Amino acid sequence: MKKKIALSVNAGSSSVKVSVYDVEFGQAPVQLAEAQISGLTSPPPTLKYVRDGKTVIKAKEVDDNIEGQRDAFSLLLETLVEDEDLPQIKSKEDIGIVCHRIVHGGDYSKPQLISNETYEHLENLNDLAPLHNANSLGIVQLCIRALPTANNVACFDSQFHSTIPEHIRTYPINRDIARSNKLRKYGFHGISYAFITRSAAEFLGKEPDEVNIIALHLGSGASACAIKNGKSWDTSMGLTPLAGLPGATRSGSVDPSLVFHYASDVGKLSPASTSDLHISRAEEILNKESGWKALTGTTDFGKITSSAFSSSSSSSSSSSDDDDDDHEVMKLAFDLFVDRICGFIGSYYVSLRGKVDALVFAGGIGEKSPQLRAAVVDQISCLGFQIDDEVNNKNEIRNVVEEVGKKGGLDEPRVLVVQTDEQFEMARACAEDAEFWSKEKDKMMMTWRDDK
Ligand SMILES: Nc1ncnc2c1ncn2[C@@H]1O[C@H](COP(=O)(O)OP(=O)(O)O)[C@@H](O)[C@H]1O
Ligand SMILES: CC(=O)OP(=O)(O)O
Ligand SMILES: [Mg+2]
Repeated sequence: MKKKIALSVNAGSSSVKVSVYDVEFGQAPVQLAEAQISGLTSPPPTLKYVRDGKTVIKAKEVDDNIEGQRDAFSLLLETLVEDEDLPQIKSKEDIGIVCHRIVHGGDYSKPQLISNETYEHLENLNDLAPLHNANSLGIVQLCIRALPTANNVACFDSQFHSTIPEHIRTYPINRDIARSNKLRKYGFHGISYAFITRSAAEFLGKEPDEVNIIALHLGSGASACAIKNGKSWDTSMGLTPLAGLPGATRSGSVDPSLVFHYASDVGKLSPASTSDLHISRAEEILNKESGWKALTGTTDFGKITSSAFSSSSSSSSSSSDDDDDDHEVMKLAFDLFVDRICGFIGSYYVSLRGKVDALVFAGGIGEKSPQLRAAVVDQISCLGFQIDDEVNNKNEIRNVVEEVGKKGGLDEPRVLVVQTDEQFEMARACAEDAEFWSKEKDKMMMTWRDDK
């Protein structure tokens, strides 16, 4: 069967990552390049570009015209098409498939070729993932216009969690309303959890359906997942990606009544609503004006960690009151995150009846913060997890999976870091599905909509 050049587009809440692959039906995708813009919630955003495994641009600040995920994607596409040393994409017509990460996929249990019908269905889910879905659909629209020869495929964060049992995914509310309004736990970061499950299983020398894992995807959005026999059993995000752990601008779980005591008129539509996204003030406060940003003034957890661990606190006579305040609040944020993460680990450990092969750290924070990993594992040492300080403190995690825990007895759970790769996972799913290779594009493809 034919080969195609595929782009995998991962629009996160603070970044857009695009990887380019050579894909052949039924084969593992081969990565040619990866470009990303991060720091969208802590400007200036920065561009990183890697081709053939070599860093071409390390961290270039890009100007303020990048207003969001769609602008970031345009710049990334331009970077790829204009790179003369990437001969596989001489022009936009060389791109055959674009895989899009769509966070909320509702009831979809497999990736979908994007037709008018799928697009409209997904548009109806925009309000259930206010930091993600409308941005991703904006990128889909842009691809339809800019890449007329490509098939667009939607891959869903929620898909991996379709195995969560009913007693876990059900909210204790009126059943008729729950059914008619489709109010249940969906769960997100599932593309990442699928990658983590396969990679961790391979590392542990087991089949994916033999492993029990507690996985933590800790990035701008953070979640935990209990994986039983290779399938999602429970996860911390819910109907929307707001529930569970706090994030860069998200509160995570709070008392549902809190928002009514936070401000008046929280039920009204926010002035920031658009034709694509209807968001109440309450949702805006909890999704965009909370989390690390509200608590500390920064969305960068790297900054929070270094300040929390700096010694510029009370012991130093030269430190200013401001430094002390900064240190205090950063330490509060760090300790709060550790507390919430350990709460989920304890709960999932019991839910998995103590049969846990490994705890996995992933996502920007999970992969880059040895301090956070050490603090979490220290707090759960009563469950048999132990960190190996020497390996954990190494400057950089280089392999896809690295063990940062002490190898104890046969029954002792392991501690791993997985460099998750949502773009690869999406390209892999597309390469395996004959539908995306055989359908006639003209029949399926939706048309550009002038209202976008
Ligand atoms: N050295 C570091 N230590 C702790 N956290 C870090 C470090 N570097 C980056 N991060 C965090 O990782 C986050 C980005 O994670 P990532 O998973 O790439 O984001 P996204 O959720 O947009 O996909 C940043 O917001 C930052 O807080
Ligand atoms: C679902 C989610 O929160 O994703 P991200 O962490 O990429 O923003
Ligand atoms: Mg992400």
